[in-house]
Amino acid sequence: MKGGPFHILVLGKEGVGKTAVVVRYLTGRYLSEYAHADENVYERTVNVDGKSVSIKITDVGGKNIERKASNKDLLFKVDGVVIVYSVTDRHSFDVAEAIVDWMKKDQKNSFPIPIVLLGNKCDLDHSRVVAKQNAGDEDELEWRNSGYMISDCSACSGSDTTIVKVFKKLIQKIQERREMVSRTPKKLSTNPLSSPRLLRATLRRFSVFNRERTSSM
Ligand SMILES: Nc1nc2c(ncn2[C@@H]2O[C@H](COP(=O)(O)OP(=O)(O)OP(=O)(O)O)[C@@H](O)[C@H]2O)c(=O)[nH]1
Repeated sequence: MKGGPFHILVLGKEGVGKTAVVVRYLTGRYLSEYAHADENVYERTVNVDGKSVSIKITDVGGKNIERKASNKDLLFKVDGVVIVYSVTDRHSFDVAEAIVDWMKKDQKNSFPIPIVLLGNKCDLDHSRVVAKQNAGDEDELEWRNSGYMISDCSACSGSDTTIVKVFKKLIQKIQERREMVSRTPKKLSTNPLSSPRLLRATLRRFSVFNRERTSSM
């Protein structure tokens, strides 16, 4: 298992607010417009449970998300993933759900990479088309079986506590996972996404993105 900063990948359909979420987490601020970069990388030291933790967040632009989300290089060495959708865009949820599905399915080892599914723009309640998840109450933010968590949030509403709590929980989970992996004999494969077979399967799955999907979550 690699050392170094905890690498968190942020993925999701174009315009769902990935950059807004990350900027809100790191700075506490919300700007209404963000430059559309193919990739933004932020390296910071954050305080979690009284300890300084180095993190690296890669915020991947949502254009061509099907291709990017199946990019082996991008997914190969991450410690945690945040998949953002907009509660006002059903297709963005379908895309997010498809990414979660294949990641969970392909993680056959005992140390799955933690994944957070984040429903952004919950301030736009009148335009909501995806069912409500918990509002970020700390007690409700729980890891479900196979290591994923789902929450609504808003990058622009008054309080940024949900986003901060979600990232905190993710960092704690990454920390736990690294500790468990470091205590495990090396012969166990801990990288879930290394097989070309998985990559091919992934690419096939992404070809269904534009079809209507039935929620299974
Ligand atoms: N109402 C509302 N608007 C938001 C929120 N988060 C982001 N937006 C708006 O949504 C638009 C897209 O936000 P971005 O952060 O650029 O989205 P992105 O997912 O990074 O977009 P790409 O980089 O193109 O993939 C911007 O106009 C934001 O101001 C939110 O929580 N609520």
